[in-house]
Amino acid sequence: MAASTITQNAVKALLYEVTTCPKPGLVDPVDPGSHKDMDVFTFIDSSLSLEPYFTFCEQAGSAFNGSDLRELFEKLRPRGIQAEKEMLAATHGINTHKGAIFSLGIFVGAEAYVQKHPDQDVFAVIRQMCRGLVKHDLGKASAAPTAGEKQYRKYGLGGARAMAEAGYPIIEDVALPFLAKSTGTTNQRLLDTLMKIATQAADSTLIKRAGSVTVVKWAQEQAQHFLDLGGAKSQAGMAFLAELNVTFKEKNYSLGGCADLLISTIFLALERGIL
Ligand SMILES: CC(C)(COP(=O)(O)OP(=O)(O)OC[C@H]1O[C@@H](n2cnc3c(N)ncnc32)[C@H](O[C@H]2O[C@H](COP(=O)(O)OP(=O)(O)OP(=O)(O)O)[C@@H](O)[C@H]2O)[C@@H]1O)[C@@H](O)C(=O)NCCC(=O)NCCS
Ligand SMILES: Nc1ncnc2[nH]cnc12
Repeated sequence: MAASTITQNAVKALLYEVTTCPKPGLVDPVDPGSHKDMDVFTFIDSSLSLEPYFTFCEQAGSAFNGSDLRELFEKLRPRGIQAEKEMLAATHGINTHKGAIFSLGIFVGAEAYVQKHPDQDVFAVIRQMCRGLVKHDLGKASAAPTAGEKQYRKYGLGGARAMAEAGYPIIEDVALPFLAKSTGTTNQRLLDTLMKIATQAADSTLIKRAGSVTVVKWAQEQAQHFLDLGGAKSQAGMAFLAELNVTFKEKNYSLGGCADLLISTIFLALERGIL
């Protein structure tokens, strides 16, 4: 049976993101960036493997009629853990979309819920779905801490979870309005939006790879400089971006978290006819 529009837009968002180029340090059709273990084909395989997961999230969101939206998130979580396994099977063990399984799964479920409850706002629904998530997940030390957990202990940064619990203000207040006003080709619009996100996000992937939280301010300044030069529609901007990509690859830096935030921004833009 053909996937519905919401699920189609989720898979399309994954493919639009990986196709956007040239992204500093990230995988695109011409350069795997700082990800020696993957390429654009790994991302295509990963994206298609996640369609059944997004169908699940959409059906769960559409059918949910409880009063506590945390129960909707708790329905999605076990299926999200299974989706990670399905992704790893499709990519032969490479982590392409772990963060996107988390963030885009939440957006798909919330968007399907809002279609049945049009008086509600998708960002407010996500805040209700993810209320208390950081404390629930990170409040107690675990035996095998992940990158996100280590950063919470060391810097008090909640990473992807904190973004979800806040209802993704970086998407609601910054990325989506920016994309809606952007001009140029789709590639130029998405490249500028990725860099706009990078001016604000605290990307746990970048911190993990740099081994220090001070990299965040440096990366935010580089992204702002790109936009100040004129962004993707300017020769100066694109020349700067080419140099930044060389620096990112030399240092093994990656904006994996910003890429995930762009994916969810693209999903909403597709849902709202902005793209
Ligand atoms: C809740 C989880 C996300 C917990 O995962 P973790 O404890 O690891 O939390 P974080 O590190 O905070 O985030 C995990 C991924 O989220 C992306 N991310 C990072 N910062 C942000 C941010 N500020 N906002 C949003 N998203 C963010 C990022 O994912 C991308 O980067 C990965 C690729 O980078 P790379 O360095 O290559 O990663 P590795 O392969 O691991 O390292 P190398 O070996 O290559 O060096 C890729 O994942 C991108 O997607 C962070 O990595 C979640 O995983 C969890 O608990 N899941 C369970 C199921 C679930 O909750 N499902 C939700 C259903 S609705
Ligand atoms: N294009 C990309 N390259 C590397 N990591 C990513 N995570 C999500 N999209 C990505």
